Amino acid sequence: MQQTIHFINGQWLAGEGAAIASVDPTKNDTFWQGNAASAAQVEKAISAARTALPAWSAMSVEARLTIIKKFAELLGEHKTEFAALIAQETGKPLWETATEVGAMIGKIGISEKAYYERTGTVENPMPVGKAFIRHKPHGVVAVFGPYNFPGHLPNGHIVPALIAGNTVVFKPSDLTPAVAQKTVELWQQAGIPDGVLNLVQGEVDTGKALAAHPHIDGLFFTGSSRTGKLLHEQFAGHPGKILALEMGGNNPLVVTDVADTKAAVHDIIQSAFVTSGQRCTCARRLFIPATPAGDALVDALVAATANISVGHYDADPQPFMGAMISVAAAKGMVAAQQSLQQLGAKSLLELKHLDTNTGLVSPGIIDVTDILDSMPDEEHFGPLVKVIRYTSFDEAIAEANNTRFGLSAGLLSDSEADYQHFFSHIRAGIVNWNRPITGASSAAPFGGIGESGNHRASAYYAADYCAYPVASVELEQVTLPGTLSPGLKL
Ligand SMILES: NC(=O)c1ccc[n+]([C@@H]2O[C@H](COP(=O)([O-])OP(=O)(O)OC[C@H]3O[C@@H](n4cnc5c(N)ncnc54)[C@H](O)[C@@H]3O)[C@@H](O)[C@H]2O)c1
Ligand SMILES: O=CCC[C@H](NC(=O)CCC(=O)O)C(=O)O
Repeated sequence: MQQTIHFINGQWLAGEGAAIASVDPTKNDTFWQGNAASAAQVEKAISAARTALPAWSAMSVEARLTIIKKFAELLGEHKTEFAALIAQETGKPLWETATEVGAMIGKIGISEKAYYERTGTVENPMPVGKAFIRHKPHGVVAVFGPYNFPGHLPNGHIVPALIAGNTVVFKPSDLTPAVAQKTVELWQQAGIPDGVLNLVQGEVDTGKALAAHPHIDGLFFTGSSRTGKLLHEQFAGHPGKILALEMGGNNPLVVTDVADTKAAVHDIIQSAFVTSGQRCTCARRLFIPATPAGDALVDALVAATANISVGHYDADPQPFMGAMISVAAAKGMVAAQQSLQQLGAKSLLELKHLDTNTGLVSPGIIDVTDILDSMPDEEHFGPLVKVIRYTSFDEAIAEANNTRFGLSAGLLSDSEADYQHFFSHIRAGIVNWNRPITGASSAAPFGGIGESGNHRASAYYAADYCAYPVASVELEQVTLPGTLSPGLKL
């Protein structure tokens, strides 16, 4: 019997499209299978969301929040099994996936606060009548998620969209369909009305059918810059549709003078290698002074990175890094390293594919100082950090800005003056000082400039793209003004 993996108008349905599967990248085990949604099923999901829209958007926000808070409660009750499923499907260690479920739960309270604060109702007195600023939902929105946080990042679009009164068609990453299915099962258990949240699974064809559909009012996307740009092109000529793009980065982390080498090494490792380097905020380029102190820092970093434990998500003791999402992703990182080496970069610690049947790779460090002119400005989405040795701080900042992206950036320095200079000149949406550049807060806006986003920051500011403002001047009765405009006689 075919698996029922799509949730359309409150019903779980089997797909009519091509066979799809999910593979545990740590154990090379296919543990989930189904068939993708056909274009006709995507159409049905959109139609269900359209039909559900008037009732959902007419409910009070408090009534919507009752269901949404029930979902948070269920996430809490199912935290252990949900974290285990994310670990199985992504390869991330259990300690990390527990924090992902925690972030999903935390998102509900934060999004409620953001809804009222950023899209609430404002009343202003007028000489005659009153002026109001209110907000309305866009309508039917599509949500696209990436594989690296298959629970947390789609949740960061879905929750604020539902609070604001939109209805949703969710298309998760085809690499993490099981987490998406479990998420939607919990929404169903929470009592989400039929058609308010729909799930369509599949690969690129399903995504294209959803993104291209004329009856969606918006699309909230987290994923690669390549896909985001395709969607941006597709949305050209549709100014009435809202498009929020959260994309990749080629993020710089600059070090100047630091007294505590061990602390600096810690922050570099947390920035470059957490989640096996599969976070959009991960440090990709590490700028270290070409000084004896810089040499000592590089040596300490190489030694500590060589000691990072890489292993199965459920190993005991737990590893710092689990597997990458797939064998293909692991091979892609080996190939990226090889092509940098061919350009003349020098590996300080080689990234290795530890078991070629799995996504397990060890972290790598490569010195690219001599190939800056030929190095491509690419996001290598894995545990490989590129070291650039510099002689002048201003040159380091200029090179840090020499990217088409602009998501996160950081400075490790004991000098406040250096930080002020860095902050003034660096171009990125997240700029940290003496803290890792991963681990952004949901209580702050989250987004980047350049090809990292389209100025629709997510997290705390997601409320902004989930509703449009309506300005009104209102008076209870039609009333003749005390003074008429010149030239007017009534
Ligand atoms: N800025 C952020 O908030 C953020 C967060 C996490 C990940 N990311 C980025 O996401 C990337 C990793 O995620 P990924 O590989 O899953 O991204 P991806 O772009 O491959 O996929 C994202 C989603 O788009 C769908 N998709 C792919 N091609 C499509 C097309 N042509 N038309 C319509 N839909 C399509 C996918 O099925 C998936 O649901 C990295 O680049 C990372 O930096 C960004
Ligand atoms: O991979 C990209 C996301 C990385 C993560 N960012 C967030 O969780 C932002 C906060 C939010 O969306 O609520 C990170 O910075 O580690």
